[in-house]
Amino acid sequence: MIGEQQNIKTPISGNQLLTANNLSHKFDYELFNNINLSLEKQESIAIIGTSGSGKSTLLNVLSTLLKPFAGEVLYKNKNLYSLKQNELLKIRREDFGIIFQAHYLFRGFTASENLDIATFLSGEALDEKLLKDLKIDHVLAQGIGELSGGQQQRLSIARVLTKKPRIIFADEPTGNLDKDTANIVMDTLFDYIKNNDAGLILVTHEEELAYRCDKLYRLEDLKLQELK
Ligand SMILES: Nc1ncnc2c1ncn2[C@@H]1O[C@H](COP(=O)(O)OP(=O)(O)OP(=O)(O)O)[C@@H](O)[C@H]1O
Repeated sequence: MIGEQQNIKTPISGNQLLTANNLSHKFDYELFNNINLSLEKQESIAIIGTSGSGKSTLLNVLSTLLKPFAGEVLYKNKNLYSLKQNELLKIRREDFGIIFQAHYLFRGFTASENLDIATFLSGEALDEKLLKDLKIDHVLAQGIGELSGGQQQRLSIARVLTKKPRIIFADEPTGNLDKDTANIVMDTLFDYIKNNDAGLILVTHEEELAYRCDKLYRLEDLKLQELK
């Protein structure tokens, strides 16, 4: 294993993890207008909606990746988009865990080496139970190219959780998985947020999985309609 560095996270007081106020964004057409959202510790929120409604764009805005046309995203009482670029990057790297559908694993390395990179950068230890829960503990010696699409997806989720994020932003994290495996991934994410006082914001097309979250919204007509 690569040497470890210490990365001590300051605790967040209170229950509030993330607050979005009056967010609006558009590209060629308006996607959302004046929407509000708040995420607490141990809470999971799912966002569904038709293709092109703006779900991924909203997740990008919430997770430091895209400055909204209007509105603010508060984390630790500061608007992310009024921070200096290096402060924003620090939050993205240390506190936020972003899971994309297209997983960005380092090809040419083994599964284990990909996890080593995450432990090295975060200073966090590898969680063997997490790998067992995700049923990838037996593929660690294999190269990325030798893993199935679903195994690669679960490895990329393990890599994100290994850095112990405060908030997980997941865009279709179960897109390549069969129903049972998708539920295993959801169980793992729910366990993680309960055990780490973290939060989860999930974008998905799979309504059954979305209903497993504490709160559920549909992005429709430029607003978040509350379904649960
Ligand atoms: N960087 C960008 N530049 C220009 N247009 C963009 C950009 N990103 C997204 N869009 C457009 O914004 C609209 C919403 O895209 P977005 O990916 O947020 O939708 P979505 O609800 O996540 O869709 P899907 O369910 O198909 O993934 C689409 O018309 C898309 O082409």
